[in-house]
Amino acid sequence: MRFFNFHLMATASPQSNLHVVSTPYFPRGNKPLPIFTLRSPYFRTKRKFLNISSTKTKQNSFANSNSASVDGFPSNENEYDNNTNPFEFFRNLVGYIQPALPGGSWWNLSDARQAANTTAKPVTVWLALGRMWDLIGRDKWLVYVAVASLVVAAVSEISMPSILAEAIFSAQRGEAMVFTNSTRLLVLLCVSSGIFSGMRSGCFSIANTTLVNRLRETLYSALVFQEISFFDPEPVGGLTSRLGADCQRLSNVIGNNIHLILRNSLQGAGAFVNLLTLSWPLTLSALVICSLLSLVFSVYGQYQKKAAELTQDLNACANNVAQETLSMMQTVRIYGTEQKELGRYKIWLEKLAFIGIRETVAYGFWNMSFITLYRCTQVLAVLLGGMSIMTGHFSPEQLTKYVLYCEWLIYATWRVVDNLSSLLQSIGATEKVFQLMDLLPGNQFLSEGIKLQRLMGHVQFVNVSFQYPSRIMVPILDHLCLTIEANEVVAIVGLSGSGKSTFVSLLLRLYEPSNGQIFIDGFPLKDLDIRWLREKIGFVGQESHLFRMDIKSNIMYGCSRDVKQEDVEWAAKQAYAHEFILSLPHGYETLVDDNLLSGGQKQRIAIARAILRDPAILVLDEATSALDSESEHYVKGVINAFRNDSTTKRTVIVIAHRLSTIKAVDRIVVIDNGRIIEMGDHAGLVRRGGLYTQLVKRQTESLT
Ligand SMILES: Nc1ncnc2c1ncn2[C@@H]1O[C@H](COP(=O)(O)OP(=O)(O)OP(=O)(O)O)[C@@H](O)[C@H]1O
Repeated sequence: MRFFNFHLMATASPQSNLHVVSTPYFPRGNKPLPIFTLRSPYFRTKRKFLNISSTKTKQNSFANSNSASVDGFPSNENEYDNNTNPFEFFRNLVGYIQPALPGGSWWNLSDARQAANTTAKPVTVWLALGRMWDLIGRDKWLVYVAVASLVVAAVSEISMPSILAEAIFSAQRGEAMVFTNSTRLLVLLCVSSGIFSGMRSGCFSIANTTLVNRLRETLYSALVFQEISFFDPEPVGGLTSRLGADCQRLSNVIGNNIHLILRNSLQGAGAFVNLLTLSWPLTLSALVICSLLSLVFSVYGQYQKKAAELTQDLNACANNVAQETLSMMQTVRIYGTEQKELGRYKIWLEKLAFIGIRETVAYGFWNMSFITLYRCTQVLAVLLGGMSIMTGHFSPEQLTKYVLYCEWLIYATWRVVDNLSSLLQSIGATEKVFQLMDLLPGNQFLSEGIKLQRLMGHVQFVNVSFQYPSRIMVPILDHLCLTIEANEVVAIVGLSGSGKSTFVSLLLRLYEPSNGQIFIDGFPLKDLDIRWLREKIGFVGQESHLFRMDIKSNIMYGCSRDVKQEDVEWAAKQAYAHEFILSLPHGYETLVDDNLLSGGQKQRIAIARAILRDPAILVLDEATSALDSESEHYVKGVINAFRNDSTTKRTVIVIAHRLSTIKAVDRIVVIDNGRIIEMGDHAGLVRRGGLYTQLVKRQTESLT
C-alpha cells in the first residue's frame, strides 16, 4: 500500500515490549504521520521511534529528506537525553497526529483535484434531482406508483412493532381476543408490506433504468452535435467514461438512494410518533442522539461528495490512458513500452487510491460514530425505561415498544443519512455529466441553411485565414485566395504541415475560418445547409476507418439516396475494390472493422463510399498514400474518368504527396505556410523551378 508504508519493528525479549511504528507515505507537502503503539518506557520508545522514522524518511524522500529527524523531533540522541520533558514529547506527538484529525492536511484532496483538472461547476442536489425528474419525462407514473407502494409498505412495517408487543403481552395476560386480533393484523401487515415492498422496488428499478438510458442518450446526443474543435482537446477515454461509469453511478440515485431515503424517513417519522405517544422525555433522549448523528453526517457527507466527484474525474483520466494504450497496442509492442504505459496508468490508479483510502477512512469514522451512538440508544432506553418501570411510570409492554421503536428510529436515521451520503456522491459524480449535457449543439446544427436545386461544384476561398482554436497563436492559413471552377480537377501540393488538409477541413466546414469567406456556387458556405452540402461532397481522408459492420454497409455509410447492390458493386469496381471484396469469405456481407483489412483495402472501400454518393465535389486527401502502385494506377484512371467523361464530370480536389498521381490534373496549386505560392500545370510549374520543382526532384531522387 503506497500511502501507508508501515514500518514494523519488534524486539524479541519479553521485557523490551513490542514497538510498532508506522510511517505513512504522504503526498507532497504533507507531514508524515507516525502511528504507534507504545508499551516501553518513554525514553526508549522515543529513541526507537526517531531512529525508525528517520530511516524511513530518508528512504522514501519524504518531506524533509535531508535530515535524520522528523519535524519537531531533534536529530541528535544527546538532545534526547537532555530533553526529558514528557509534555514536549506529547506536544510533538499531537503535532504528528493532527493532520489526520478532522480538517487536517491528510484529508486535503487538492493535490488530486489539480491532477484531475476538474472544471465542472458544482451541482446542487435539488438541481440534479430536478434534471433527473425532467429526464424521466412521460414515465413519471412509475415513480408515483413506486412512492404510493413505498408509503403503504412503510406504514405496514412501522405498525408491526407495536402490534407485536401487544400480541406478546396480551398472550401473557391471557387476553385471547386481543391476541387473535393482533396476530390477524400482523399477518395482514406481513402480506401488505411484502407485496408493496416488491412493487416499490420494481417500479423504482424500472424508473432508474429508464433514467440512466435517457441520461446516456441525452449526453451522447449533446456530444455528437458538438463542433469538431470541441473534440480536439477532449480525450475520447474521458468522454466514454462520462457516458459509462458516471451515468451508471446515477443508477444509485433513483434505484437505491431516493427510495431508501423516503422509506426510512417515513419509518423514522412513524417510529418518532409512536415514541411520542409512549413518553416524550424518553423520546427527547433518542432525538438528541439522532441529531448528533446528523451533525457527524453533515461533515462526512460533504467530504464524500467532493471525493466522489474527484474519483469520477480521475477515473476518466485513467480510462483515457487505457483507451489510448489499448487502441495503439501495435505501437506499444513495437517500441516495447508496455512497462511505461503500465506506469502511466498506475499514476492514475495511485491517485484513485489516494482518494479511496481517505473515503474509506472517513466512512470508518462515520460508521464508528453511528455504531457507538446506536448502541448508546439501546443502553439509554433500557436505563431510562427501567428506571421509569421501577418508579411505576412505565409498564414492561411500554418499555418493549419503546426499545423497539427506538431501534427503528436510530436505524432509520442511519439509513437516511447513509443514503443521503451516497446520493451526494452520485450527484458529485454527475457534475461533469450535467455540464456536458448542457452544451448547445454546434452553430451549424442550430439553423437550417439554403439547399440549392443542384450543386455545380464551384469553390471559392476569398482571403481566408485560419488558426486552430486549440492553438490560437499559430496561423495555419494566411489570407488564402483560390477559385476552383465547377468540374475542374485541382491538385493541392506542398510540404508537410503547410495547411493542405486544413484547407479541406474548412471546405467541409469542420472548422470556421477566422477571417475571409468561402463560397460554394457563389453562396457563402455558412449560409448553406451543411448536411445537404456534405451529402454532395465525397471525401476520402488520409486515414480511412471502417465501422464494425459488413463491407456493403461500410460502402453505403452515410449515403442518403436509394442504392441497390449493383450500385454498390459499381462503386467498388470504380475504386478497384470489387476483386478483393469477392475474395473475402462472405463477399460484400463480410463483417469487417478497422483491424481486419490492410490500409490500401480500407482506402479503396473509402473511395467506393465516396463515389457511391455521386458527389458534385470529390475530395481525395492523400488517398493514394496507402495504395499499392497497381491500385494507384487504377485510381488515377478514376480521376481521369471524372475529368474526361462528360457524364461523370465533377469537381475533384486531390491532395497528394505522390506527384505521379496528379500529373494529369487541370491545375496544380502549391501551398507553403498557409499561402499559395505557385499555381499552374505540371509542365509549367516544373519549368518555373520553384517549390514544386524541388518536390518533384526530391521524389525522383528517392525513387532512383
Ligand atoms: N486539430 C488540430 N489542432 C491544432 N493544430 C492542428 C490540428 N490539425 C492540424 N494542425 C496543425 O496545422 C498545421 C497544418 O496541418 P495540415 O494537416 O493542414 O497540414 P498538411 O499540409 O495537410 O500536412 P501533411 O501533408 O503532413 O498531411 C500543422 O502544423 C498541424 O500541426
